Amino acid sequence: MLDKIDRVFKDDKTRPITEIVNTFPRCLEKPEEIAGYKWPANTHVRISIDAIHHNNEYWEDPENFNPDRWMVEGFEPKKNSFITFGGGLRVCPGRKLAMVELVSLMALLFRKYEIDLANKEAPLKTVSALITACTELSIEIRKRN
Ligand code: HEM
Repeated sequence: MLDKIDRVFKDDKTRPITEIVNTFPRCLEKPEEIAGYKWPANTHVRISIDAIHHNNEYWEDPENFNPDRWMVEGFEPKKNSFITFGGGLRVCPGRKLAMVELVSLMALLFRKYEIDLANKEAPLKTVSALITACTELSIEIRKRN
């Protein structure tokens, strides 16, 4: 159960459900060539988590929500292709705590309650700036016996 929750969170292909942070910034210390273009020092760039997580150069069938891809023996995302928590020197220091919190919260909730979407066809309403937040999601909650 717990590792299933972990996989659901990681397989954020059903954007924007779990793509909490959309982009993260970097500033070029020296001139660089990126994506075939030359950029001067001090250029500010934003790395799009969404674009990388939905790029089929890095992910097989990226639009398909498939938490079980994480179960395939030996499966490892390609280098720098799973960046929910960023990467490199500035990788999120709270990532392990965040995963423990998410998994614990889900386990506590689902142990006590059955939770379903009120309308499975209803579009997910979100607002996105630096982070994505859900603005409306009708659910039905029943206490488990
Ligand atoms: C699901 C929850 C979270 C997500 C998706 C998330 C995501 C991120 C991302 C994408 C970055 C930028 C990394 C980069 O620039 O390479 C970041 C940085 C950071 N996060 Fe998180 N984070 C989460 C939870 C947390 C928690 C729980 C803490 C603290 C307890 C935390 C503390 C930080 C700090 C301090 C930085 C700045 C690190 C630096 O610039 O060196 N985050 N996070």
